[in-house]
Amino acid sequence: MKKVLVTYYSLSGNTEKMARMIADGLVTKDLAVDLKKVDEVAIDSLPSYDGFIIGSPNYFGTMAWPVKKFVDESVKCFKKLDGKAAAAFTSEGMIGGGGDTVVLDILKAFLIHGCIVQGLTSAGHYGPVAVGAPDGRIATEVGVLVDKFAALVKRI
Ligand SMILES: Cc1cc2nc3c(=O)[nH]c(=O)nc-3n(C[C@H](O)[C@H](O)[C@H](O)COP(=O)(O)O)c2cc1C
Repeated sequence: MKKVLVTYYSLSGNTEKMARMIADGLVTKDLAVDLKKVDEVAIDSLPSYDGFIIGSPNYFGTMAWPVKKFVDESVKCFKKLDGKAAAAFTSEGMIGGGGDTVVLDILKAFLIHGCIVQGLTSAGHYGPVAVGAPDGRIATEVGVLVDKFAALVKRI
């Protein structure tokens, strides 16, 4: 069974709710799913996963520092994550608050790791961007992400 890590930082719980929705969806796709806060992830374990979905609140248009710390520490696994799948999501305070750049900043790092990223045609194109707590729109977007990500992970 393919194995996926869903990892996130969340101060007030919005990003955490999104992470749980994503993890719950992936479990229904016959994937082994680990759901962990970024500071709970053993960096050495990263090569054991087939894919990563990373979430952060929007902090000034980029990822919050605990997520950046996780990303920077992942350099220990550089060249060991090549060809794995990656996706990202965020929660922000207001529409147009810069959420796309949060997602893209996370994705850039995993592209540099050699990961495969699939854009979404029928949801937020780079990944789900919630405004505050996830609502019905985000539930739909998470459904799209889960479908696409599970299919991608199973193809690689
Ligand atoms: C330091 C800081 C910076 C923030 N910067 C932005 C921002 O640039 N744009 C925005 O829309 N929201 C911003 N927010 C709001 C958070 O992204 C938003 O409340 C989010 O839902 C929090 O996620 P969490 O509940 O997972 O912690 C900021 C919040 C903090 C604490």
